[in-house]
Amino acid sequence: MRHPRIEVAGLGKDYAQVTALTGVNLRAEAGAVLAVLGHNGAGKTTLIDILGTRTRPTAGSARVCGFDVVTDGHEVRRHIGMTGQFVAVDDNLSARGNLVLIARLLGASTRQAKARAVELVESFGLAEAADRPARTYSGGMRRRLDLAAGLVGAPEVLFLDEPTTGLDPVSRSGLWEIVTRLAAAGTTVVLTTQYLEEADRLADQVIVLAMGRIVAEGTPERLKAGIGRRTATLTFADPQATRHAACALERLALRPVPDERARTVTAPVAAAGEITGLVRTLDRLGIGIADLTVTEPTLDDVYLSLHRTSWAGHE
Ligand SMILES: Nc1ncnc2c1ncn2[C@@H]1O[C@H](COP(=O)(O)OP(=O)(O)OP(=O)(O)O)[C@@H](O)[C@H]1O
Repeated sequence: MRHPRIEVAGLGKDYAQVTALTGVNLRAEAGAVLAVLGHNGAGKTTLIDILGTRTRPTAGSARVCGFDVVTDGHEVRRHIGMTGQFVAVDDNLSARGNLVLIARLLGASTRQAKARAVELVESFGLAEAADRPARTYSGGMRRRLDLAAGLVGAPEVLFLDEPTTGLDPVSRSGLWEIVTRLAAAGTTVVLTTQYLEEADRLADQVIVLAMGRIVAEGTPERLKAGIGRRTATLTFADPQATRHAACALERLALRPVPDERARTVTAPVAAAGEITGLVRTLDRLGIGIADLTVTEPTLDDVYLSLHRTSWAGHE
């Protein structure tokens, strides 16, 4: 029988003073990318730690690849990869040295270990730096090595705790590409993040945690549709153009907010078509746009919209 890669029911974790998780249910299949979103202290790491058998739940159950995280911890660990603490990368060894060592510890022969290291350094873009000590690597290279180290055993489930925090945009998008590739090859990826954009880019399933509870879940599209809108900010040459533009956008039923001193008008927009329509209208009226930026909703917008929904329910 095929099991879901992750199956969690009524999961909870109480510490002496704090309830870190309560009543968490979730399920993820092969090749799925599950993003666990939440601000600091929401319970993301606790969830990953329970699934990775680093800490035990105090309520409910969790199975990974069909194995119970409490009673079959050893089996769970054979099927998963974790970045960060779980796989310790030795700074004095090179990427190749680290990867060979880990493969040997996992039971590979010297020849198999060397071959796996070559495969990983190449697919993670570390080939050129493969033979110098990891302590000389940049943050992005180091993160890629962490990730490669977590993948030596070709795990079925990979856990990534805030994989892109502190990375520059180029390293971040490199890492996103790797995650997409892994999922396409059938690895289930569970990642925690504070960035809605990251969940949107990578995940087909998202849960939002707040104070240890799941407060929203679904596809990124569904989550964003719940929040609704992105924000367009238009900048104009002078206050008069700003005023005219605000009037024109009002006629498009866009609820614009003008700031004549800053010469900007901001307006919530939904689909890309709405932005095109807005630009065309202003162009037709001869109102030149000096600059246009569109901001995506953030995790804060999700929380705000959830609060609004729950307040509406209490009114
Ligand atoms: N070992 C522990 N002992 C006591 N409380 C803990 C322990 N580990 C976590 N907590 C508490 O549990 C709650 C959830 O913490 P957790 O680290 O899971 O959150 P997080 O969403 O991962 O936050 P961050 O983004 O800051 O890593 C927090 O209130 C935290 O203080």
